[in-house]
Amino acid sequence: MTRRSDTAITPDASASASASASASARPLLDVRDVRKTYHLPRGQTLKAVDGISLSVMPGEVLGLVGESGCGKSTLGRCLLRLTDVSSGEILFEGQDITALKERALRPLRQQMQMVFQDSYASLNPRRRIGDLLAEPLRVHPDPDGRKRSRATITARLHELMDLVSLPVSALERYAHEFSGGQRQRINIARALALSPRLVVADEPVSALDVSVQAQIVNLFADLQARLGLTYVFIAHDLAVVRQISTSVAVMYLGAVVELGETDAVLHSPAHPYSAALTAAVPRPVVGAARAAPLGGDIPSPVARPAGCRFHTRCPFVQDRCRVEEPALHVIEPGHSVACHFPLAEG
Ligand SMILES: Nc1ncnc2c1ncn2[C@@H]1O[C@H](COP(=O)(O)OP(=O)(O)OP(=O)(O)O)[C@@H](O)[C@H]1O
Repeated sequence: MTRRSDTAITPDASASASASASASARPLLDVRDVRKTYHLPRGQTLKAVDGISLSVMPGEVLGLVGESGCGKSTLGRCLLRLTDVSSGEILFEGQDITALKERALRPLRQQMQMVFQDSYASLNPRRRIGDLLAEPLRVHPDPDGRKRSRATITARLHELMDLVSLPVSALERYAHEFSGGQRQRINIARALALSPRLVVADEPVSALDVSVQAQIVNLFADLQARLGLTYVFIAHDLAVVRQISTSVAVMYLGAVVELGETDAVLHSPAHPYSAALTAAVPRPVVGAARAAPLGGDIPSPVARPAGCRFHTRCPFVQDRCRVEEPALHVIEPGHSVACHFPLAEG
C-alpha cells in the first residue's frame, strides 16, 4: 500500500460520486453540511451525523456503508425528515426540506419512502396485507389531487404484487403467514405504492437468510431499472453494496470519509478505513486484499478524537493527523476522500 503524493487536493464542499452526470443535471438529493446531535443526560452531546455533504443524482444508487453506530440510520432518517436535523440543508429536487412543517412536507413524503431492516415490525400483524398496502393510497390523493376510487386502489394493489412477484392472493393474508423474504417484498410493495422517486433502504436484507438476500437485492435492482428509482442503500455488507450501488459513501464516526463510484471506492480505496473494510470482503472486492486489518475499538461518538476522526485506529497515522481534521476533497473525478495521506493504487 502506497500513499498518493502527487494528488491535486481540491476542496469539495458538496462532493458527488456522479462523475458521469452532466454538470447541468440537478441532484435529486443535495445534502449540505447536515448535522444531527443528540443531547444526552449529564450534558453530553453525541454527534451522530457530523457535517455530511453529498449529492445523489436521479437514478443513482448510493450505498452507505460503515460499522455499527457510525450514523448510517440517523442520516437515512434525516434524509426523509423522519427526524429533524440539528443544522444544514437537505434539498429534495432543489427544495430545502429541513425546515418544512409537516403539512408542507406531506406531498413530498409520497416521493420519499423508507424500507426498514425488520420486515415484521413494520407490518401490523392484525391487518391483512391488502389493507396495509391500500392505506397510503387511501390517505394520499392521486397526482391530480383526487381521492382514489376503490377500483383504482384494487388495480394498483394487483400491480404492486406483480412488481414484487407475489401472488394477488397474498393481499388476503396476514404478515405472520409469510417468510422473511416475502415480508420484505411486501414492505417494498408498500414503499412503492405511491410511486416514490427516492427510496432509502436501511439494511433491508441484513436480517434475511443469505440465500434470500440475493433475491431481494436483485428485486431492488430490477425495480430500480424498471421504475427509474433513486436509492440510498444502507448496508454493512460490502458484497451487497457492490452488487447494487453505482456509488458508495463510507461513513466513520458520523462523517463521510470516502465517496466515489463503486468500482473506485471498493477496488482502489483511498482512505485507510475503506481499505480495511474492503479487506474483510472476499474477492472480487479486491482492493484491499493489500490492506492492513483494522485494529482497536471505535472511539465513543461522545468523545470523538481530535484531528482526523480515524487517527486512533489508522495504521498510517502521522503527527498532522492528530491535530488537523482532513476535509473531504477530490482526488480524481468522482472520487473524494477525507485523509491527509490518501492511499494510492498498487
Ligand atoms: N435517539 C437517540 N438518542 C441518542 N443517541 C442515539 C439515538 N439514535 C442513535 N443514537 C446514537 O447515534 C449513533 C449513530 O447511530 P445509528 O443508528 O445512526 O448508527 P448506524 O450506523 O445506523 O448503526 P447500526 O448499523 O447499528 O444501526 C450511535 O452512537 C447511536 O447510539
